[in-house]
Amino acid sequence: MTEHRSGFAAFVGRPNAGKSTLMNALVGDKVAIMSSRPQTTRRAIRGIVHRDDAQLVIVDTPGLHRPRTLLGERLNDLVRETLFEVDVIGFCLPADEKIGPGDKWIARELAEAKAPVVAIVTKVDKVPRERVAEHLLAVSELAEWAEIVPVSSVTDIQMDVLTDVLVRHLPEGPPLYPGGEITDEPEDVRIAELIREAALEGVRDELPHSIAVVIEEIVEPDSEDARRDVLEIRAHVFVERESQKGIIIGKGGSRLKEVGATARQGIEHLLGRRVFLDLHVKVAKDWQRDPKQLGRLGF
Ligand SMILES: Nc1nc2c(ncn2[C@@H]2O[C@H](COP(=O)(O)OP(=O)(O)OP(=O)(O)O)[C@@H](O)[C@H]2O)c(=O)[nH]1
Repeated sequence: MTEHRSGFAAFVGRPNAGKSTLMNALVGDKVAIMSSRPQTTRRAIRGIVHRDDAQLVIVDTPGLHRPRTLLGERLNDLVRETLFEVDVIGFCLPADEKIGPGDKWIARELAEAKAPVVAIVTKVDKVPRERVAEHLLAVSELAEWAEIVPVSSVTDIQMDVLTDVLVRHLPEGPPLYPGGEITDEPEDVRIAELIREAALEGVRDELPHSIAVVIEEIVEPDSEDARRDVLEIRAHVFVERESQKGIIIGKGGSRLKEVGATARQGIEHLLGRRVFLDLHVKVAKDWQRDPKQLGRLGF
Protein backbone atom coordinates (compact mmCIF):
# COMPACT_ATOMS: atom_id res chain seq x y z
CA MET A 1 0.00 0.00 0.00
CA THR A 2 1.24 3.50 -0.77
CA GLU A 3 1.51 5.95 2.11
CA HIS A 4 -0.90 8.82 2.52
CA ARG A 5 0.62 12.29 2.40
CA SER A 6 -0.85 15.55 3.66
CA GLY A 7 0.32 19.09 4.11
CA PHE A 8 0.34 22.68 2.97
CA ALA A 9 1.46 24.46 -0.16
CA ALA A 10 1.65 28.21 -0.72
CA PHE A 11 1.83 30.03 -4.03
CA VAL A 12 3.78 33.24 -4.27
CA GLY A 13 4.59 35.49 -7.15
CA ARG A 14 4.24 39.07 -8.11
CA PRO A 15 0.72 40.47 -8.46
CA ASN A 16 -1.21 39.09 -11.44
CA ALA A 17 1.10 36.08 -11.84
CA GLY A 18 -1.91 33.75 -11.92
CA LYS A 19 -1.82 32.38 -8.37
CA SER A 20 -5.54 32.50 -7.62
CA THR A 21 -6.50 31.07 -11.01
CA LEU A 22 -4.04 28.24 -10.52
CA MET A 23 -5.31 27.41 -7.08
CA ASN A 24 -8.89 27.38 -8.29
CA ALA A 25 -8.00 25.16 -11.24
CA LEU A 26 -6.24 22.71 -8.92
CA VAL A 27 -9.04 22.69 -6.39
CA GLY A 28 -11.76 22.67 -9.02
CA ASP A 29 -14.05 25.29 -7.56
CA LYS A 30 -14.07 28.99 -7.07
CA VAL A 31 -12.59 29.70 -3.66
CA ALA A 32 -10.40 32.74 -4.20
CA ILE A 33 -11.62 35.77 -6.08
CA MET A 34 -9.97 36.46 -9.40
CA SER A 35 -9.52 39.61 -11.36
CA SER A 36 -7.52 41.03 -14.18
CA ARG A 37 -6.15 43.67 -11.84
CA PRO A 38 -3.24 43.06 -9.48
CA GLN A 39 -3.60 42.56 -5.76
CA THR A 40 -7.18 41.54 -5.43
CA THR A 41 -6.24 38.76 -3.05
CA ARG A 42 -5.85 39.90 0.54
CA ARG A 43 -6.23 36.83 2.69
CA ALA A 44 -4.58 33.47 2.93
CA ILE A 45 -7.39 31.35 1.57
CA ARG A 46 -7.12 27.61 1.65
CA GLY A 47 -8.30 25.37 -1.09
CA ILE A 48 -8.04 21.64 -0.59
CA VAL A 49 -7.13 19.02 -3.19
CA HIS A 50 -8.39 15.57 -2.17
CA ARG A 51 -6.87 12.42 -3.60
CA ASP A 52 -6.91 8.83 -2.41
CA ASP A 53 -3.21 9.00 -1.61
CA ALA A 54 -2.91 12.62 -0.51
CA GLN A 55 -4.49 15.79 0.73
CA LEU A 56 -2.94 19.02 -0.44
CA VAL A 57 -4.04 22.19 1.33
CA ILE A 58 -3.28 25.25 -0.74
CA VAL A 59 -2.80 28.60 0.92
CA ASP A 60 -3.35 31.52 -1.39
CA THR A 61 -1.26 34.56 -0.58
CA PRO A 62 -1.42 38.17 -1.72
CA GLY A 63 1.19 39.18 -4.27
CA LEU A 64 4.51 39.70 -2.54
CA HIS A 65 5.71 43.17 -3.45
CA ARG A 66 7.70 46.10 -2.18
CA PRO A 67 5.44 47.78 0.39
CA ARG A 68 4.20 51.33 -0.14
CA THR A 69 1.38 51.59 2.35
CA LEU A 70 0.66 50.15 5.77
CA LEU A 71 -1.69 47.71 4.08
CA GLY A 72 1.20 46.69 1.81
CA GLU A 73 3.46 46.04 4.79
CA ARG A 74 0.86 43.93 6.54
CA LEU A 75 0.29 41.92 3.39
CA ASN A 76 3.99 41.17 3.09
CA ASP A 77 4.17 40.15 6.76
CA LEU A 78 1.24 37.85 6.12
CA VAL A 79 3.02 36.29 3.17
CA ARG A 80 6.23 35.73 5.15
CA GLU A 81 4.34 34.18 8.05
CA THR A 82 2.60 31.88 5.62
CA LEU A 83 5.84 30.79 4.00
CA PHE A 84 7.22 29.52 7.28
CA GLU A 85 4.17 27.37 7.91
CA VAL A 86 4.01 25.43 4.66
CA ASP A 87 5.64 22.23 3.41
CA VAL A 88 6.21 23.37 -0.16
CA ILE A 89 6.19 26.72 -1.95
CA GLY A 90 5.14 27.31 -5.55
CA PHE A 91 6.68 30.41 -7.10
CA CYS A 92 4.53 31.53 -10.05
CA LEU A 93 6.29 33.17 -12.98
CA PRO A 94 4.01 34.04 -15.91
CA ALA A 95 5.37 32.83 -19.27
CA ASP A 96 4.08 35.92 -21.06
CA GLU A 97 6.18 38.33 -19.03
CA LYS A 98 9.94 38.64 -18.78
CA ILE A 99 11.54 37.95 -15.42
CA GLY A 100 11.75 41.37 -13.78
CA PRO A 101 13.19 43.05 -10.69
CA GLY A 102 10.05 42.05 -8.79
CA ASP A 103 10.66 38.37 -9.50
CA LYS A 104 14.33 38.66 -8.53
CA TRP A 105 13.34 40.33 -5.28
CA ILE A 106 10.93 37.48 -4.50
CA ALA A 107 13.55 34.88 -5.45
CA ARG A 108 15.92 36.44 -2.90
CA GLU A 109 13.19 36.43 -0.23
CA LEU A 110 12.49 32.77 -0.97
CA ALA A 111 16.13 31.82 -0.49
CA GLU A 112 15.43 32.15 3.25
CA ALA A 113 12.42 29.84 3.27
CA LYS A 114 13.09 26.37 4.61
CA ALA A 115 10.46 24.65 2.47
CA PRO A 116 11.41 23.46 -1.02
CA VAL A 117 10.45 25.89 -3.79
CA VAL A 118 8.89 24.67 -7.02
CA ALA A 119 9.09 27.20 -9.85
CA ILE A 120 5.76 27.22 -11.70
CA VAL A 121 5.76 28.81 -15.12
CA THR A 122 2.14 29.93 -15.52
CA LYS A 123 0.02 30.94 -18.53
CA VAL A 124 2.00 28.90 -21.08
CA ASP A 125 -1.07 28.97 -23.35
CA LYS A 126 -0.44 32.67 -23.93
CA VAL A 127 2.90 32.32 -25.73
CA PRO A 128 4.43 30.17 -28.50
CA ARG A 129 6.44 27.07 -27.56
CA GLU A 130 9.83 28.69 -28.20
CA ARG A 131 8.99 31.45 -25.75
CA VAL A 132 8.08 28.87 -23.11
CA ALA A 133 11.43 27.15 -23.66
CA GLU A 134 13.32 30.46 -23.36
CA HIS A 135 11.39 31.33 -20.24
CA LEU A 136 12.10 27.96 -18.63
CA LEU A 137 15.79 28.50 -19.26
CA ALA A 138 15.68 31.99 -17.74
CA VAL A 139 13.80 30.64 -14.71
CA SER A 140 16.32 27.85 -14.21
CA GLU A 141 19.10 30.44 -14.17
CA LEU A 142 17.33 32.63 -11.61
CA ALA A 143 17.93 30.33 -8.60
CA GLU A 144 18.05 26.72 -7.44
CA TRP A 145 14.59 25.16 -7.59
CA ALA A 146 13.27 21.86 -6.28
CA GLU A 147 11.59 21.53 -9.68
CA ILE A 148 10.31 23.64 -12.57
CA VAL A 149 6.83 22.95 -13.92
CA PRO A 150 5.21 24.79 -16.85
CA VAL A 151 1.39 24.96 -16.62
CA SER A 152 -1.74 26.60 -17.91
CA SER A 153 -4.66 26.89 -15.52
CA VAL A 154 -6.95 28.14 -18.26
CA THR A 155 -6.36 25.44 -20.89
CA ASP A 156 -5.64 22.76 -18.27
CA ILE A 157 -2.04 21.95 -19.16
CA GLN A 158 -0.03 19.91 -16.62
CA MET A 159 -2.39 20.42 -13.70
CA ASP A 160 -2.03 16.77 -12.65
CA VAL A 161 1.73 16.90 -13.02
CA LEU A 162 1.89 19.94 -10.78
CA THR A 163 -0.29 18.29 -8.14
CA ASP A 164 1.98 15.21 -8.24
CA VAL A 165 5.07 17.36 -7.81
CA LEU A 166 3.60 19.31 -4.89
CA VAL A 167 2.32 16.15 -3.19
CA ARG A 168 5.76 14.57 -3.46
CA HIS A 169 7.09 17.30 -1.15
CA LEU A 170 4.46 16.73 1.56
CA PRO A 171 5.17 14.67 4.67
CA GLU A 172 3.41 11.38 5.26
CA GLY A 173 0.29 11.80 7.33
CA PRO A 174 -3.48 11.33 7.53
CA PRO A 175 -5.95 13.75 5.88
CA LEU A 176 -6.14 17.07 7.75
CA TYR A 177 -9.69 17.92 6.66
CA PRO A 178 -12.82 15.83 6.09
CA GLY A 179 -13.30 14.55 2.53
CA GLY A 180 -15.13 16.77 0.08
CA GLU A 181 -14.42 20.03 1.84
CA ILE A 182 -12.78 22.47 -0.54
CA THR A 183 -12.02 25.37 1.75
CA ASP A 184 -12.03 26.18 5.45
CA GLU A 185 -12.52 29.87 4.83
CA PRO A 186 -15.55 30.94 6.92
CA GLU A 187 -18.72 31.42 4.92
CA ASP A 188 -19.15 35.10 5.80
CA VAL A 189 -15.63 35.84 4.53
CA ARG A 190 -16.42 34.16 1.23
CA ILE A 191 -19.67 36.12 0.99
CA ALA A 192 -17.80 39.38 1.65
CA GLU A 193 -15.24 38.47 -1.04
CA LEU A 194 -18.00 37.82 -3.59
CA ILE A 195 -19.45 41.26 -2.86
CA ARG A 196 -16.03 42.89 -3.14
CA GLU A 197 -15.41 41.12 -6.43
CA ALA A 198 -18.73 42.39 -7.81
CA ALA A 199 -18.08 45.92 -6.52
CA LEU A 200 -14.68 45.98 -8.24
CA GLU A 201 -16.08 44.88 -11.57
CA GLY A 202 -15.65 47.68 -14.10
CA VAL A 203 -14.22 50.25 -11.68
CA ARG A 204 -10.85 48.66 -10.97
CA ASP A 205 -8.98 51.45 -12.71
CA GLU A 206 -10.63 54.06 -10.54
CA LEU A 207 -10.48 52.37 -7.17
CA PRO A 208 -8.61 49.08 -7.29
CA HIS A 209 -7.54 48.84 -3.67
CA SER A 210 -10.03 51.13 -1.98
CA ILE A 211 -12.90 48.74 -1.35
CA ALA A 212 -13.46 46.64 1.75
CA VAL A 213 -16.61 44.71 2.59
CA VAL A 214 -17.90 43.85 6.05
CA ILE A 215 -20.87 41.56 6.63
CA GLU A 216 -23.04 43.21 9.28
CA GLU A 217 -25.77 40.61 9.63
CA ILE A 218 -26.98 37.32 8.24
CA VAL A 219 -30.61 36.69 9.17
CA GLU A 220 -32.47 33.42 8.76
CA PRO A 221 -36.14 33.89 7.78
CA ASP A 222 -38.51 33.61 10.75
CA SER A 223 -40.86 30.66 10.76
CA GLU A 224 -43.70 32.59 9.13
CA ASP A 225 -41.49 33.39 6.17
CA ALA A 226 -39.77 30.02 6.18
CA ARG A 227 -41.83 28.96 3.21
CA ARG A 228 -39.99 31.51 1.11
CA ASP A 229 -36.70 30.49 2.70
CA VAL A 230 -34.83 33.64 1.73
CA LEU A 231 -31.69 34.38 3.70
CA GLU A 232 -31.15 38.07 4.42
CA ILE A 233 -27.62 39.41 4.24
CA ARG A 234 -26.69 42.96 5.20
CA ALA A 235 -23.27 44.22 4.27
CA HIS A 236 -21.29 47.44 4.29
CA VAL A 237 -19.14 48.34 1.34
CA PHE A 238 -16.38 50.68 2.55
CA VAL A 239 -14.60 53.16 0.35
CA GLU A 240 -11.87 55.59 1.34
CA ARG A 241 -13.30 58.88 0.19
CA GLU A 242 -16.67 60.55 -0.30
CA SER A 243 -15.92 60.92 -4.03
CA GLN A 244 -15.58 57.15 -4.41
CA LYS A 245 -19.03 56.58 -3.00
CA GLY A 246 -20.60 57.95 -6.15
CA ILE A 247 -18.56 55.62 -8.34
CA ILE A 248 -19.84 52.56 -6.51
CA ILE A 249 -23.42 53.75 -6.29
CA GLY A 250 -23.71 55.06 -9.85
CA LYS A 251 -26.36 57.26 -11.37
CA GLY A 252 -29.57 56.87 -9.41
CA GLY A 253 -28.11 53.83 -7.68
CA SER A 254 -27.89 51.92 -10.95
CA ARG A 255 -24.40 50.53 -10.42
CA LEU A 256 -24.97 49.45 -6.84
CA LYS A 257 -28.03 47.57 -8.09
CA GLU A 258 -25.87 45.71 -10.62
CA VAL A 259 -23.25 44.99 -7.96
CA GLY A 260 -25.97 43.59 -5.72
CA ALA A 261 -27.43 41.44 -8.48
CA THR A 262 -24.04 39.99 -9.47
CA ALA A 263 -22.98 39.35 -5.88
CA ARG A 264 -26.34 37.79 -5.03
CA GLN A 265 -25.98 35.28 -7.86
CA GLY A 266 -22.56 34.23 -6.62
CA ILE A 267 -23.75 33.97 -3.02
CA GLU A 268 -26.81 31.93 -3.99
CA HIS A 269 -24.53 29.58 -5.89
CA LEU A 270 -22.22 29.32 -2.89
CA LEU A 271 -24.98 28.69 -0.35
CA GLY A 272 -27.37 26.80 -2.60
CA ARG A 273 -30.35 28.86 -1.48
CA ARG A 274 -32.14 32.12 -2.18
CA VAL A 275 -30.69 35.31 -0.77
CA PHE A 276 -31.82 38.86 -0.20
CA LEU A 277 -28.80 41.15 -0.24
CA ASP A 278 -28.83 44.59 1.33
CA LEU A 279 -25.75 46.71 0.55
CA HIS A 280 -24.78 50.01 2.16
CA VAL A 281 -21.90 52.09 0.90
CA LYS A 282 -19.91 53.86 3.62
CA VAL A 283 -16.82 55.99 3.82
CA ALA A 284 -13.99 54.87 6.12
CA LYS A 285 -11.53 57.67 5.57
CA ASP A 286 -8.12 56.47 4.30
CA TRP A 287 -8.65 53.03 5.80
CA GLN A 288 -5.57 51.58 4.12
CA ARG A 289 -3.28 53.84 6.15
CA ASP A 290 -5.07 53.76 9.49
CA PRO A 291 -4.16 50.91 11.87
CA LYS A 292 -7.42 51.20 13.81
CA GLN A 293 -9.55 51.01 10.69
CA LEU A 294 -7.48 48.15 9.26
CA GLY A 295 -8.13 46.19 12.42
CA ARG A 296 -11.85 46.86 12.26
CA LEU A 297 -11.99 45.78 8.62
CA GLY A 298 -10.29 42.52 9.50
CA PHE A 299 -6.71 43.06 8.38
N1 LIG B 1 -4.34 32.80 -20.65
C1 LIG B 1 -4.20 32.55 -19.34
N2 LIG B 1 -4.51 33.52 -18.47
C2 LIG B 1 -4.34 33.25 -17.14
C3 LIG B 1 -3.85 32.00 -16.68
N3 LIG B 1 -3.79 32.05 -15.33
C4 LIG B 1 -4.23 33.28 -14.96
N4 LIG B 1 -4.56 34.01 -16.05
C5 LIG B 1 -5.09 35.39 -16.05
O1 LIG B 1 -4.17 36.26 -15.41
C6 LIG B 1 -4.84 37.26 -14.62
C7 LIG B 1 -4.33 37.23 -13.18
O2 LIG B 1 -4.66 35.98 -12.58
P1 LIG B 1 -4.86 35.83 -11.00
O3 LIG B 1 -5.03 34.38 -10.74
O4 LIG B 1 -5.89 36.76 -10.48
O5 LIG B 1 -3.45 36.32 -10.47
P2 LIG B 1 -2.90 36.44 -8.97
O6 LIG B 1 -1.48 36.09 -9.04
O7 LIG B 1 -3.74 35.65 -8.04
O8 LIG B 1 -3.07 37.97 -8.73
P3 LIG B 1 -3.12 38.79 -7.33
O9 LIG B 1 -4.34 38.34 -6.59
O10 LIG B 1 -3.23 40.18 -7.82
O11 LIG B 1 -1.86 38.56 -6.60
C8 LIG B 1 -6.32 36.94 -14.75
O12 LIG B 1 -6.86 37.79 -15.74
C9 LIG B 1 -6.35 35.50 -15.22
O13 LIG B 1 -7.48 35.20 -15.99
C10 LIG B 1 -3.53 30.99 -17.67
O14 LIG B 1 -3.11 29.87 -17.39
N5 LIG B 1 -3.71 31.33 -18.98
